Amino acid sequence: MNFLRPTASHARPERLVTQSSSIKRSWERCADVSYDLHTDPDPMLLADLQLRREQHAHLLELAQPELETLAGLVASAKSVVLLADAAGVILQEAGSTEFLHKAERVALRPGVSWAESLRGTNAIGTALFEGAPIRVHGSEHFLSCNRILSCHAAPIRSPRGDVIGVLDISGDAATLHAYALGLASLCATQIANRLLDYTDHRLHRLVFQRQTSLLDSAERAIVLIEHDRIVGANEAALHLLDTDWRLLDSPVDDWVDGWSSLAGRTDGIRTRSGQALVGQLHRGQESLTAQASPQHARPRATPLPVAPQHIRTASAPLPELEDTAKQALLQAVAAMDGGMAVLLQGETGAGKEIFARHLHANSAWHRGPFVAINCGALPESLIESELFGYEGGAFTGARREGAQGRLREAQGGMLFLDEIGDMPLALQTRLLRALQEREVQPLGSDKRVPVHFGLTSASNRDLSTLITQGLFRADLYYRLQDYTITLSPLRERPRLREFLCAEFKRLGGTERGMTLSDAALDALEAYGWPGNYRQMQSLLRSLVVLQPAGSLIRREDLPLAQTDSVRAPIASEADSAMAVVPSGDVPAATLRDMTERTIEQVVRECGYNVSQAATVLGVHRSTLYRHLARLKSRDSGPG
Ligand SMILES: Nc1ncnc2c1ncn2[C@@H]1O[C@H](COP(=O)(O)OP(=O)(O)OP(=O)(O)O)[C@@H](O)[C@H]1O
Repeated sequence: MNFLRPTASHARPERLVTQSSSIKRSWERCADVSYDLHTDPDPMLLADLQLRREQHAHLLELAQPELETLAGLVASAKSVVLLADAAGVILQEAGSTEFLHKAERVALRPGVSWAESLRGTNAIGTALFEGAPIRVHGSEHFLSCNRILSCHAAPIRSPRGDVIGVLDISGDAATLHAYALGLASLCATQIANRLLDYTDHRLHRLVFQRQTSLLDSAERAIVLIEHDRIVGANEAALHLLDTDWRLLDSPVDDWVDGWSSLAGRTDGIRTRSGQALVGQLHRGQESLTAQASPQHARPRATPLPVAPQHIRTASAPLPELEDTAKQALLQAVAAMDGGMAVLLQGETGAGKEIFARHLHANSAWHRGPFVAINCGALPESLIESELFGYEGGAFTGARREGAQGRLREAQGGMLFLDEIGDMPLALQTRLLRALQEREVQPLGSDKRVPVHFGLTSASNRDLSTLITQGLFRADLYYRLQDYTITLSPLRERPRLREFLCAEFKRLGGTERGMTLSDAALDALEAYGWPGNYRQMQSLLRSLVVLQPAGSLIRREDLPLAQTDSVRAPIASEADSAMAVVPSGDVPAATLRDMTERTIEQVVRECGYNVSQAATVLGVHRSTLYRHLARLKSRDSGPG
């Protein structure tokens, strides 16, 4: 017997596996490997769990509404809700504090894998193996230590049909949790639907059902369409179209008639088998009718008469800006709507992208897409085609139908050029031409296509220093920085202690009955936070996830490496009470110096262990490697 999972991608979606037969099959699989099963597994290292959580950040983010709602519901039934990845590793838990203690005794906690091959028959592992919802109650668990549990798990599928995670509700086996399996299945469906809803804005989304009233329900069928082909779906769509995952990549016309004329309306469509349904066609996250470009909207030249507390929030929840940042946002919105390009400066993790997203949501460009390009992460060989697009067959490996490129995708919305200081010099010339002429010329084409979007760029490197070093074009710099905002680092945030407490609560600390001791809070408040908001969230999340439920967190529990020296030296003379400083007040050359000094210090303190240093800094390992490579080339450079 082996644990090779049946290939789910072509399997017919099974709404519920026959309970007893799947438990029986699982026991047969486990009997052959019982000597390999782990009765008392150790959770993985904090750094490894953090990395996994980063890898699954999108799933975690989209699952939050269900996790939060379920946490409240199941806590009253003395149960917990868990989200695990496709390998069965628990990424997040919430719910009854009392039961969390009990669950931890059998290693039902973040950082532990509940794959069937490691923990025997159990709801998470067996649901993953079978690709279907399952309840495993008390003695149905293969390992006797787990028989105190009653668990209900439902797999979460990607738009391509792969199982990418599992949602589980677990409680005490002494109680029967009659609705738990239905609840877990419903929430797993909602998360899968949200993955389809928050899709690439280039795709179309056809939503359909038997009745109009069901188009907003969890039962709605969804297919994603790219160039008239189906590139994603949910199980409700497979069910209504009476097919399986083989429908992927086939033409939509093979399945439904009348879909392409829906644009923005709710109207009738007909399936291949003649069934009459109602459908809606959306583009990306918004309906087609709402996609009107603001290019004809009259730009405002004066600041918006809006009080900071009335600032609109974007459709996806964004972290709230600090008060002075809200003031700066109003100015930035006015500048952007007046046709100016906005440049954001600030240390790594200081919230430049979040600020840019607020700017998009509050500017005249909010109806169009927000297109973010990380100029530092694109391979040099691809950056040109990625930005400007290409004609079909322009180069070896090019898609037959060509690609429109990211600048054209931003049409009518906002283009966010992140880490602009890392853009290769040769490409800066082409970018400048496109920005000045407001036209792009795809690779392999002699056509020029007009583009119209709001422009924001960001860098934690000082662009004026790069200019003096010959690494950045002065003319591009002046094109990007009509209006510059420098975001202050987290350590300068007013009322930092209260903010840290609120974040700890928001991230689930209070829900798990945990408290930060005064000494721990003193240390957190005095810490330098070189990785800013990103590092703060990563650290607080790891405390919430890895410290026992109900615990009082002491100073020694904080994973602050040996950075007791805390607060990094603040090189600027700027008023530290200012969260946002207008351009020119901070000698921006210090931003990069500070980042580099901090990286060197943390890497040294972590004994040159890059994984550990990345965790302390709250950045991905690859980001840290990139910074280290830059430091190395600086040190070995001329002079
Ligand atoms: N005001 C805020 N409150 C809470 N969290 C925030 C805030 N601003 C940013 N964050 C969080 O910090 C993390 C980093 O934010 P963001 O990506 O905007 O930083 P950045 O300055 O663009 O970083 P980098 O320079 O490394 O690209 C994100 O997880 C974001 O949600």
